[in-house]
Amino acid sequence: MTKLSVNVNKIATIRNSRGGNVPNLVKAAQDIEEFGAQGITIHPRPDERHITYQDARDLKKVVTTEFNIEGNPIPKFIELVLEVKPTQVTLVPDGVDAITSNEGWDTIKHKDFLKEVIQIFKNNGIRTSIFVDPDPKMVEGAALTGTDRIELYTESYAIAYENGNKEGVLPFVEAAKLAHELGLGINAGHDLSLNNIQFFKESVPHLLEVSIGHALISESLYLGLENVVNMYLNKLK
Ligand SMILES: CC(=O)[C@@H](O)[C@H](O)COP(=O)(O)O
Ligand SMILES: NCC(=O)COP(=O)(O)O
Repeated sequence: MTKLSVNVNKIATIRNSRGGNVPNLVKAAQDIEEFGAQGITIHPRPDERHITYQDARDLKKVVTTEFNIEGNPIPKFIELVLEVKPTQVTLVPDGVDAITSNEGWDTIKHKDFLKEVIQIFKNNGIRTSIFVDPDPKMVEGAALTGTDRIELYTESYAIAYENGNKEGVLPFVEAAKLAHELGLGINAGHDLSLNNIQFFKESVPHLLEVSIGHALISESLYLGLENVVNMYLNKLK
């Protein structure tokens, strides 16, 4: 079974567009867990355009499944994660003004930095994952950082699948096999959807967790959140 961690960034995006507390992010996360999701993911960005640092603190008090915080480990992010102590921190090398995450780590170039930061989190009992492209060199580099897991950056798969090219999954199959051989746990995320998730899950071995937000919240506009969470759970069995 692959765990579904629902990324609730987009719920915060809607809330922030009016400045009040509608929709209520904390209640939505609790409901998502009640509907069966096995985790909640947030990605607080430095400008707090969706998830705020306070949201991370508030969610920590109520999330009873796996709590995953993603972000670029700049000093204030590191401080936040050490304060909140989620189940997992996923390190993502995104630029301050990036619209969304758009690349994996260069685990060779940033090996020393990643090693240092990962050790800090692990010393505090927080599982670590690093966002990487499905490139064997980057997976090998990840293993040298001491991280517990990698998160495979799935945008290229999603685009290929949308274009009818199922071979777009092959680099992910190879990356997952290699990561497993190197003792790394395997997560995946970015642009996964009800359309493309089942083929990904059936093709990629050792997949422990997927984090899904943008498509899942969009699909919920038509189908309802409870329904959509359960549709994903069925595809991830
Ligand atoms: C790490 C990753 O893949 C991102 O998809 C992410 O966490 C989404 O962030 P945004 O909601 O800001 O696009
Ligand atoms: N780590 C990926 C994530 O949390 C959600 O990405 P997306 O589904 O919003 O593209």
